[in-house]
Amino acid sequence: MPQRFARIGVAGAGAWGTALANAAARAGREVVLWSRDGAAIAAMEASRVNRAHLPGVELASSVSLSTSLHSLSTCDAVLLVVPAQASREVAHALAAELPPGTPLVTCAKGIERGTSLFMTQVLREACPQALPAILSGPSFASDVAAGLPTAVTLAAQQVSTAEALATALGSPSFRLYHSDDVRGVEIGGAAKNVLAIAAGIVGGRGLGASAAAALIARGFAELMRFGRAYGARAETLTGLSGLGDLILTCSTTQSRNYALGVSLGKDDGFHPAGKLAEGALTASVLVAMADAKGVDMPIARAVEAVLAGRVGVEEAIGSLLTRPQKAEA
Ligand SMILES: NC(=O)C1=CN([C@@H]2O[C@H](COP(=O)(O)OP(=O)(O)OC[C@H]3O[C@@H](n4cnc5c(N)ncnc54)[C@H](O)[C@@H]3O)[C@@H](O)[C@H]2O)C=CC1
Ligand SMILES: O=C(CO)COP(=O)(O)O
Repeated sequence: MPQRFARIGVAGAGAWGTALANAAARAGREVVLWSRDGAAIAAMEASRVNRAHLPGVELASSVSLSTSLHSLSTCDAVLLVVPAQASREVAHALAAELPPGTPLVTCAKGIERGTSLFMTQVLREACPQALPAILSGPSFASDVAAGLPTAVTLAAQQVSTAEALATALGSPSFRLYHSDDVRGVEIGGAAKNVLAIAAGIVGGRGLGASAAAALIARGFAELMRFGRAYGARAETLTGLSGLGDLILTCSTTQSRNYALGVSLGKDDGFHPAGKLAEGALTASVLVAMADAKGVDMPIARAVEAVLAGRVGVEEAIGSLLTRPQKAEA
């Protein structure tokens, strides 16, 4: 396996794919940024800006653009940066292109509906010759693109692979920690999005800063319980891709998941249409997987029930506040 990773492919030219392409370029890599959308690529070729997803940010000169997945076949590693529910389809298409042993790093935060598989499990099935890895942590695309200081975790089964990739992609403003706790990193990223919707509901309802802090703390307890049941390490969940990303995403309408929660909390009928809120897609599968292992997740369950339209926001809040008194755990 090449350890220098001179050439990095990025499959998916949304906000995060574009920001990561620029981050890899900043780290000195040659980058190929792929999108299935020919018109989007043509517009980016002309303006060198991804106006649809990351306006105001110029693409680095070492980022080339392509609509052909074949152009990723010569890359030393590929970042897969499409929504969680689209990851199988694109990974499957990449299976026809990637040489055996190419690291394929999912940057999506979610769990596959229908299969209840975590993202690297999806990669293993859809692109079996690749080495699956995951990049996750508190990082808004616009912050990374602006060169603001950001730290994330990159995990792979072989820690040497994770370390080499982290070295290749990192720069002073984009710091990557490496890990071999793949499961912990993917659970943190997937679960926090569901809890961020709950935090947004609290914010949108005007329940106050104390309630917001309680929500984050009790939400984190749920994330820890789920993580423990599915084999994550506690130190990963208390790190960047668990607690770190939960704090970020539960704090600001810069987060699409939080913003969705705010609109639900305000009952204003506004939903950020067209904006990807992964938590809305992960909520039901997360709750089903919690049920399968007997994990208590009342906040995630309330979010799922509100999204499904089974209960109103007021009722969901009421049922959380009137749960039987219990020991803190
Ligand atoms: N935007 C952010 O700040 C961050 C996003 N992420 C994660 O990255 C993933 C992608 O998010 P964004 O880039 O923000 O979303 P986005 O909505 O900006 O872009 C998604 C991209 O995927 C493409 N796409 C959708 N379905 C596809 C398919 N079936 N085949 C090929 N391409 C497809 C779209 O055309 C679009 O270019 C999500 O899982 C998100 O949670 C993670 C960290 C930060
Ligand atoms: O994952 C993110 C920050 O770490 C982005 O959050 P949203 O998808 O909620 O915008």
